[in-house]
Amino acid sequence: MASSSSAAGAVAGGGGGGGEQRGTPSTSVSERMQKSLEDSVETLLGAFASAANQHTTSLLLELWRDEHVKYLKKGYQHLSSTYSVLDSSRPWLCYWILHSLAMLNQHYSSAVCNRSIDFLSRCQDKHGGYGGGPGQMPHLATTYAAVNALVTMGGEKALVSIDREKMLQFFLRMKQPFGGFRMHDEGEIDVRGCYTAVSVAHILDIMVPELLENIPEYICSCQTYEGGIGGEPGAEAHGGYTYCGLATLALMNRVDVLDLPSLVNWVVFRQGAVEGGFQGRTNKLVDGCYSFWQGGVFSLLQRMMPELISQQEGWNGPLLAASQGFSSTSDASNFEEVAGDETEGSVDVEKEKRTSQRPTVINQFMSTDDQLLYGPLFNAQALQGYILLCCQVLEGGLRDKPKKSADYYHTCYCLSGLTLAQDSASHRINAPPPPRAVLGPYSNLLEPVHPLCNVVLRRYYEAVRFFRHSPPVASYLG
Ligand SMILES: CC(C)=CCC/C(C)=C/CC/C(C)=C/COP(=O)(O)OP(=O)(O)O
Ligand SMILES: [Zn+2]
Repeated sequence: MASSSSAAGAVAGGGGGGGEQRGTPSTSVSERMQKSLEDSVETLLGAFASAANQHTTSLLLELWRDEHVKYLKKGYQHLSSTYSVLDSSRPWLCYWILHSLAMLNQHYSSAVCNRSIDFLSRCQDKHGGYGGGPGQMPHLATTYAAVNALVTMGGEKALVSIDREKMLQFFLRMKQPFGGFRMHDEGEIDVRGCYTAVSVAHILDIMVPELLENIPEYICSCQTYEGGIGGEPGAEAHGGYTYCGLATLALMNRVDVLDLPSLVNWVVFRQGAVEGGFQGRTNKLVDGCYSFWQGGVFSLLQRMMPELISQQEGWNGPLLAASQGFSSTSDASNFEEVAGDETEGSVDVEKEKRTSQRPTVINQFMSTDDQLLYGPLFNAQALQGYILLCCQVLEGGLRDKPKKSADYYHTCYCLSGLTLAQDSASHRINAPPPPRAVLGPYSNLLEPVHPLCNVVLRRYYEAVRFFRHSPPVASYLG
């Protein structure tokens, strides 16, 4: 079985560092822009077509579902005996595999669910949170993975197995007064901590104010001169941390603290003009897993266009969101109301008012009726081309790039990026995208995922509804 990647380790454990550099010196912005992204799939296809006939070319654009399902199911059967190297990341393996199967619309037997729920329950610490295996100390990353795996399986047994009261206590123990979170007792503090805690707290409905205090300021201090977000203040901007930072702020409706135009400027140049895939940081190679980390950033930005436009053009600029309508009537009127108030009072009071009255970004992700009024800011076809042509492994599973082997981390995040790219041209959340938005046969279409939490949409709604109707946790009341 293929071994796991170093990036997978970085997600679960420490930070980046090292890695591969591009073989060629970086080209100037204008040179890179000359090559239209629209051409890149054509280029890749052209290369394949010259060595293969038409039939082979269309096969290459097909998602090899059966092979991927076989690969994933085999991995799940051997979960307890293989991957000793990932012994402290076993909830991650559960999540990567179950989530990948869910995106491929595969249903698991009740035996698989029961076994998984029992296993994850054994990873749950008596003081809250989940460790990497039974008896291991709780860690925010494995907690996120365990909760997402349970949400993905769905059903009452999976959801009630999560101890929300203890979870909140664990989160508050990891919380630092300046806004960051330790990943575990005495562990490192970085933006992953904010995201994993807030994403889980959002789903479980335990977003208490003391948990959220100073998070926006902390994440803001991690935005770099390039525009992306680094793991901690002073660290290099990176796709993984940018996703974590932006998603956290979106969950808190505080994306206003970021310089969004600068973030957009950084992320648009992370898509390889030739390859179509994304790199994680400047001058590095493209890698299939960033299809989700960077693709997810685009998916979030697509829902933040009113905030982006207001930052770009100033509040007096053309309010596209208001003039074109927003996701719901109340949001749109909110937006217009704020714009109309512009001349009143002092600047600070006004700024405060705008921030508090801004249309809530999280609403853009909550309702299945929400309309997506803006198209993607990246080339979604080119990204699909990279995933389908360069990341699929014939024997099943997806990978970082050609010549690498498949692993479950890359399978999960390539498929997560693929579904976001397919959905990026949808006009309504949870509505199937138009056929032209799906590269290759329409049967390539995957189940949609929630871009803030990365679980399949219908399970996200099920869990959110379930926990909204559960009694408030005691610490909430006190
Ligand atoms: C939910 C959660 C825990 C999310 C974590 C997201 C995250 C930080 C992903 C990126 C992982 C990482 C630091 C790869 C860098 O490895 P590298 O230096 O080998 O890669 P590079 O050359 O592509 O930068
Ligand atoms: Zn990777």
